[in-house]
Amino acid sequence: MKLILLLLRASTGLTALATLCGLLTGAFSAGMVALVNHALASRFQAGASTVLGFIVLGVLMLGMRYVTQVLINRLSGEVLFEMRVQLCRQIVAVPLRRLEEHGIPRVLVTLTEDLFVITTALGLLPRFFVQVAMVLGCLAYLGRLSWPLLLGLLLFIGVGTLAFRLLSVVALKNIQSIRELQDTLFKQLRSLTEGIKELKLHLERRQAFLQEEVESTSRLVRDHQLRMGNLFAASASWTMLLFFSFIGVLLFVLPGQGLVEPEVLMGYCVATLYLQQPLQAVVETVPMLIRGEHSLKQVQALGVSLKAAAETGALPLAPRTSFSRVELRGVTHTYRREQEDGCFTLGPIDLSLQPGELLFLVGGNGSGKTTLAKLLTGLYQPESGQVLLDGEPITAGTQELYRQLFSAVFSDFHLFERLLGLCSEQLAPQVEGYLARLQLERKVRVEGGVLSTTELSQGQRKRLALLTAYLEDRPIYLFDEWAADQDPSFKEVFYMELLPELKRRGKSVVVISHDDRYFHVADRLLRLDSGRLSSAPGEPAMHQRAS
Ligand SMILES: Nc1ncnc2c1ncn2[C@@H]1O[C@H](COP(=O)(O)OP(=O)(O)OP(=O)(O)O)[C@@H](O)[C@H]1O
Repeated sequence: MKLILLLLRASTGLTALATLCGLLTGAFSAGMVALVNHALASRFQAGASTVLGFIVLGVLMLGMRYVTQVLINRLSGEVLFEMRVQLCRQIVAVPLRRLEEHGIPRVLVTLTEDLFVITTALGLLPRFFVQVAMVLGCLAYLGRLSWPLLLGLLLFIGVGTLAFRLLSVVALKNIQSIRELQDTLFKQLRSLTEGIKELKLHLERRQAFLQEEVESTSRLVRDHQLRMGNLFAASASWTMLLFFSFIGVLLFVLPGQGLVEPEVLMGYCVATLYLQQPLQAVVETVPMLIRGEHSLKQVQALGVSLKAAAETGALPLAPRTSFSRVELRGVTHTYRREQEDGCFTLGPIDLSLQPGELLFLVGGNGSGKTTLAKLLTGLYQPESGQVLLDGEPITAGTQELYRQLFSAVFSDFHLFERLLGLCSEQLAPQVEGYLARLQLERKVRVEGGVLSTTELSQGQRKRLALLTAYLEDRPIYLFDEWAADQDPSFKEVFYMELLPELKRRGKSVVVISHDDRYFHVADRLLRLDSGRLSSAPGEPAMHQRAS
């Protein structure tokens, strides 16, 4: 079982210890059955030694059971912690484009649903482990009482297990379907939260969304889950039916045959009835463990595919604080669409960037500006062509170092509530100054590196993103339609004060903009048209230095 292998990998020593404790629990359990049988056989005339044995065995059995569960709990907690952290590390290490292709909903299902199922399965494992040990202990005792009868019991259990296995295979197909549906459901739930305003404002859209999307997918998930639950319930009942048939044979068939001594038969009845509780618990736990195994496979598959795609370069010890020249030579990128004929190709792009330069990148919607920004900042790797830093081509090994040259605010930026990775104490005076310049001093405070609020207007949130970029103090700045949400007076501040000031500080600044009123501020203006770059002759204040 993969779940147990996972525990073994986490700590062979602890797993071995837990197994030993589990086996001892089983042995004490078997001893308890033997003792109960002995007490019954003596027709309630048991001596003091039997009473003492009962107390000692009871304490040992419960104590060992507790230790086994504590050990497995500890192991499974450790495994889950490692899995979560590792998966998050792998996600961050994967090239952005690969992650976009993989599909964010799929990653989310794995990070939430699958990890939840594994947590539940691992949580059941200690109990499962102890119950299995008790079953084994009881079987060993039954074997000591009568081997032929044990073989009979095993035959019954074997037939039950076989049927259980067959039904499980069918149930597993349902699990796979449920997973695929859950990917879809996640997409729809994202639309629900992100599109709540559009849904509230339009009754027909809301009804269509709820009925045709959420309800229909949820119904399919419900039906598959119901089918799976019923299959598992049927297989568990079938196993228990066989078990009770065996008890029926013991009680009503064998006594008349004279094949087995009455004491043995009575011992068997008591032990088999005792066995029923752990056996039932095992049978009921198995479906959840199967689901856990399936989810674990998904997590591992995602982990493997992410690992295979992960960037391999070593992490730089310290980011570079300066550069002489960044160049893109013949760089291209293509978005391939599986379901559509068309695909979008950017490039080949030739472009260079120097310190203290203010470059505007302009062009119509969908012309490729953001894609070029992602290539320039090292978020996408070029399909062909090269990116060079100070004449040296960027390789997989230097990609991470290269990216640390940039501070960027993309149009779909994310605002973290803490100034992560920035030494907040030393920066406190600067933060206050920047907040005042960004006209946010009365809205936001930063205490201990935490923003007092991010519940702001979109324009104000963008100013906070700009604050973070200022604090990063990298040699190259990139703003993707940053000013689009700013009021006219702050647009003026941005283009006429903030950008020239960054330039004066020797920063290289790339601005993606549609604000043609301010194009004259640029040292260089490059225009993208259907993925092709051209310097824009005739644009105001353009310096003829295309690359
Ligand atoms: N993640 C993606 N997957 C597939 N195709 C994409 C993706 N992102 C962008 N595209 C395609 O690439 C083209 C260029 O997109 P890009 O975002 O670079 O344009 P843009 O110039 O920044 O547009 P806008 O001014 O509207 O922001 C678009 O036509 C779009 O169809």
